[in-house]
Amino acid sequence: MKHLKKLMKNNKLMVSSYLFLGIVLAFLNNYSATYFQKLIDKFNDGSLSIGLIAIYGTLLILLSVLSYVDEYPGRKLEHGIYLNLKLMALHKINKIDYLVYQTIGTGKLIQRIENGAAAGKGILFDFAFTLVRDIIPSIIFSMIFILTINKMVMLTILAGYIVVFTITNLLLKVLYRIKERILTNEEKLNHFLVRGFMEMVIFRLNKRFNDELKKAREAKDEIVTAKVKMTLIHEAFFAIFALLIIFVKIAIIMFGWITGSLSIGAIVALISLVDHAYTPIAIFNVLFVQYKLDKTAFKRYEEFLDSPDDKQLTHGTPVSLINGNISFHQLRFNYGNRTIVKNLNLSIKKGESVAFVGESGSGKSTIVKLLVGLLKPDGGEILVDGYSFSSISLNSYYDQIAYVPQESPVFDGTLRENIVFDRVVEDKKIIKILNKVGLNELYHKLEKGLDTELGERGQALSGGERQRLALARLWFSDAKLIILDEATSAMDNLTEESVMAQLAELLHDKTVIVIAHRLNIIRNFKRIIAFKNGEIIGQGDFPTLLETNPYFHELYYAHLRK
Ligand SMILES: Nc1ncnc2c1ncn2[C@@H]1O[C@H](COP(=O)(O)OP(=O)(O)OP(=O)(O)O)[C@@H](O)[C@H]1O
Repeated sequence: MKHLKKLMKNNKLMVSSYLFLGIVLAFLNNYSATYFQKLIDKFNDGSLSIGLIAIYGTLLILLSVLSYVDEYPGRKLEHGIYLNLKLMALHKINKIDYLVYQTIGTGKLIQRIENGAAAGKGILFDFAFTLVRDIIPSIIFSMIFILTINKMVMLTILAGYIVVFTITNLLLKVLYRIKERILTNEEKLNHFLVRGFMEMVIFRLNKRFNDELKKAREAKDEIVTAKVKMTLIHEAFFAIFALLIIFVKIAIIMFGWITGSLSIGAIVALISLVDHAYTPIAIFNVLFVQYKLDKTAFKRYEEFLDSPDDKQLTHGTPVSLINGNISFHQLRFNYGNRTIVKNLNLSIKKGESVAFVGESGSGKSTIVKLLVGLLKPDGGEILVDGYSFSSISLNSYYDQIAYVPQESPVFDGTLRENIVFDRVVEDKKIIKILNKVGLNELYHKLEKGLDTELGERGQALSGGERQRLALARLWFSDAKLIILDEATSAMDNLTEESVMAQLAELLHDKTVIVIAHRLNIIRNFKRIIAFKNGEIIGQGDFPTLLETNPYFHELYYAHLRK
């Protein structure tokens, strides 16, 4: 619950005014009922005065004015808590450990956040705040006022509370199980929805949509059945509760009639105060049941919020102006019990351009993910300009490097955002770079030019265009270390050659690591490093490797045969 406490702390003023207003309103509500008793009794014995009526009127006006004022902090907190909880999820993704991130399913996570934010709002706003500012004060004030009229009635009401609590706890046991089923199935349903939207082409062409719909329908049916069951149990509780109140009210009238110890005003006031005393308990019970169920949903969301962070992002020595000297010493990395990188020793000097080649799955991307700090080594170390990599703060390091990843290099935004993000850069400068990466023709065809939306993962572009766009970012970066993971793999040979020539000019004084499958584009690299099963099995320039290294020779000719 620490996340909810943090939210409260950040909204201290609003929370305290909301709680204070609630308590005042609870007092006035109960006080007006007792005051009403006075009026009736005075009316009966003929001692009613204009002054008393005026006070009662003022009380009622004050009540309605304060109820209106109360809406301001109320709505602000209600919506604020819910939406802030959603924002917390985005904040979490910014710092989450990369390995954990890789295991998260988007569909399930989105549903978990949705349920979690609603549950968190339920726990804080609907339950905790209502309890403190409304239910507890209402019960206390109404009990005090009932006590001033008749002690017996107060004791009967207290006994009624015990009955209500016992029933509630019995119901809760059943409701927990139902709620858990709803949550799991909601996540499952969303998983199928998001998967269907994102992977439309795969599923359509493989005719999988019927199966997907069947699985989603099963989840939906489970949700509907469970939700109906839950509502019916809730409603049954209300019915029992209404019966209890009727019983107490009849008992008060009988008690007054038989004993003759209550005035008419007292009976009217007691009946009204019974509502004041029991309504909060009815509300409390519903809220308590909901709170317990919300806790289940919020716990699932908290598990995500509390999943491991990459602490290195903000901790460690800040680095400024990286020169680009890199070395790996006995570096090791495993995915579970699979060793991917085996005792890697490698030095790359400032300003050097090296190419990583090797068969698919040989560990090239893993090594660069270690170098950008997404993955953490299981042994050995990386030195960057003499700094031990594990001791530097990644956020400062990210100001100094540029990394174009293999997967989805373009995001859902405009053409401009995909190149310069939120920085203000003159259009003509951006257009000049689009020209360099061969996107000028495309740009001129776009109706909205730089402000064209590219869709999720840049779907409005071809694979090669997406890669050229991602590379255009490099012209707006001061990074000294550049890492390109198959950044030109989707381009045709001619475009690739021309883009590589432009890049060579731009990056001539920087440290560059290029992962490539198409070996022609790295022909001019002075140093090519060949990987197999996470180990270096040869390095040198292109002609030397081709002549002396059978693995490289095989890679090259296999590639030519394609
Ligand atoms: N998240 C993961 N969990 C488990 N294993 C993984 C994960 N990511 C990658 N691997 C495995 O690690 C191995 C190395 O992957 P890596 O992406 O580094 O290879 P690569 O040489 O870059 O391949 P390619 O040229 O096909 O991109 C692969 O066998 C892959 O299956």
